[in-house]
Amino acid sequence: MEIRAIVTDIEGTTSSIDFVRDVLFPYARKRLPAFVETHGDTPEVQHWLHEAAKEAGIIEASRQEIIEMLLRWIDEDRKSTALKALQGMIWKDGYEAGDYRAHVYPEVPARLRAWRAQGLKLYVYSSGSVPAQKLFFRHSDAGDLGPLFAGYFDTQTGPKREAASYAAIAEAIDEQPAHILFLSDIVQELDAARAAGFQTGWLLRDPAQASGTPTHPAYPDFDAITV
Ligand SMILES: CSCCC(=O)C(=O)COP(=O)(O)O
Ligand SMILES: [Mg+2]
Repeated sequence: MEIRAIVTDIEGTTSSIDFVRDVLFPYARKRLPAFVETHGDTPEVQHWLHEAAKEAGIIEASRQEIIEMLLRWIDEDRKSTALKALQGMIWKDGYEAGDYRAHVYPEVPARLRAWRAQGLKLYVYSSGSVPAQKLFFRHSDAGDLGPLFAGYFDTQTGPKREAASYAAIAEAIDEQPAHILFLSDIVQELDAARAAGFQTGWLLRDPAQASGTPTHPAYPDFDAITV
């Protein structure tokens, strides 16, 4: 079946898990308390603090209690939409100050450009917030990759392990699921995408991850994917 669009995950797929865990998460963790104290009264931050409390089922909590809960969520790598929105706001400063650049695997930029040249439309679907995704690719260690993407999706579209999220993405990009290839390192995400009718590609960047027969077409890197 012809592929017309590719939707890619970030962490573990275009980019290393280590960069997210060892650079981005600690950066946000260190700055979150001061960020909330300084910006906690702005409507956007207030909205996401309220959403985080709602997600935790908390009716009344001090700002300090919310901060402590968010720090725990960072440690747990909780894929909370509210936490991801706040993390994205904190990471903006780091990118703009040049404290880090986002990691992308070496073959990814050229392969994305080749797919664009073939006429494919490229999209991102990550647990990171859409503003965080845009910053990530704008400030990558291979330069500004933002112009390669036609759109971005995060968990405001829905959880990554639910088929309905992929159906919503297909509708938003006006493409039939069978013509969309979803790339991820997480089998449960690929299962959900396949249940929605997408084609799937499993990035197995660490061969040690593989055990038994892969349940999705598996690739060690983007260059191995033929579209
Ligand atoms: C937008 S980069 C930050 C990555 C992040 O916070 C995250 O949770 C990555 O999850 P993914 O869905 O890309 O595996
Ligand atoms: Mg991933």
